[in-house]
Amino acid sequence: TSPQLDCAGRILRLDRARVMGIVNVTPDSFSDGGAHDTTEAAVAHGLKLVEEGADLLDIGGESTRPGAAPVSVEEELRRVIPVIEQLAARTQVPISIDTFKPEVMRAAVAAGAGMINDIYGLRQEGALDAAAATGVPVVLMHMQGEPGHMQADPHYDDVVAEVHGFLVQRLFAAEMAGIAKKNLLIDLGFGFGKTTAHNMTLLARSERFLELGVPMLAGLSRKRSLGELTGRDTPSERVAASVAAHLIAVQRGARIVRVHDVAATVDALKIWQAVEAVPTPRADA
Ligand SMILES: Cn1c(SCC(=O)Nc2ccccc2)nc2c(=O)[nH]c(N)nc21
Repeated sequence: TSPQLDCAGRILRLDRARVMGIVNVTPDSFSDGGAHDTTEAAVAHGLKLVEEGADLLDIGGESTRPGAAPVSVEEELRRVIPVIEQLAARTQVPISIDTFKPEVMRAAVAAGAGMINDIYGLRQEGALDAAAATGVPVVLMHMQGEPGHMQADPHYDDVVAEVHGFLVQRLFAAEMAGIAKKNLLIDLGFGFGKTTAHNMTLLARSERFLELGVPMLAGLSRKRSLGELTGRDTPSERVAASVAAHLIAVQRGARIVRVHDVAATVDALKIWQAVEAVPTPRADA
């Protein structure tokens, strides 16, 4: 049986790399920022990404940009629940909730989410129990420090060893809390307390993490490191770099890539899949 994730009844097959489309539900500073506009815009964007070929969506109500204002549980729920309800009703793909708050995890899954994506790796108070209670797959991501200051001066003696050790510990904690290993995924947390050099080292050595025995998710889309390497100061100018980075991540073991540019990424992975499909010549041939 090839690997798959049961996302509250929606099956995500991992026989090939899958594309997670990003849906940020943050009040649009251009429109009047009303709740209706925000929900409408987010739902429309999610539907567009599914049209472009997204295999699942990641719904986030709180930005992790350094300096971003914290969002209350109430506000985060107001933002994400209507979007999850509508997208779950109008598409067939699994819906992931990007949150580290236990209350949001529970409410999002009740509203139709089938995966939890936690940048804190379930380290917030109550998060392990909340995630275990939902029964859905969970992405455990590495982060050094906190979003507010993690990029000030990231330092590691050995970034691969330290990220690996962190993920081993979070996997253990999750299994001890009752989350089945088949419901666990890991993520190296590109850009979360890392310099560009750290990010490239982790990308280069991604295969080191496959021994953990769980699917790996990679998220490099439009990130600052790609801008530094290409001189593209605007995130929307980083599409080619993002596609390249995610193709490399998949070649080095990632099974899910978290992206803004779904259509471009889907096309790039089709080429990878075509090459992967070519049988290796028999040794005696
Ligand atoms: C919620 N979330 C984020 S938000 C940061 C972001 O996209 N920054 C960013 C986006 C665009 C431009 C510059 C920076 N990144 C990840 C990730 O790499 N993995 C997982 N699992 N979840 C994640």
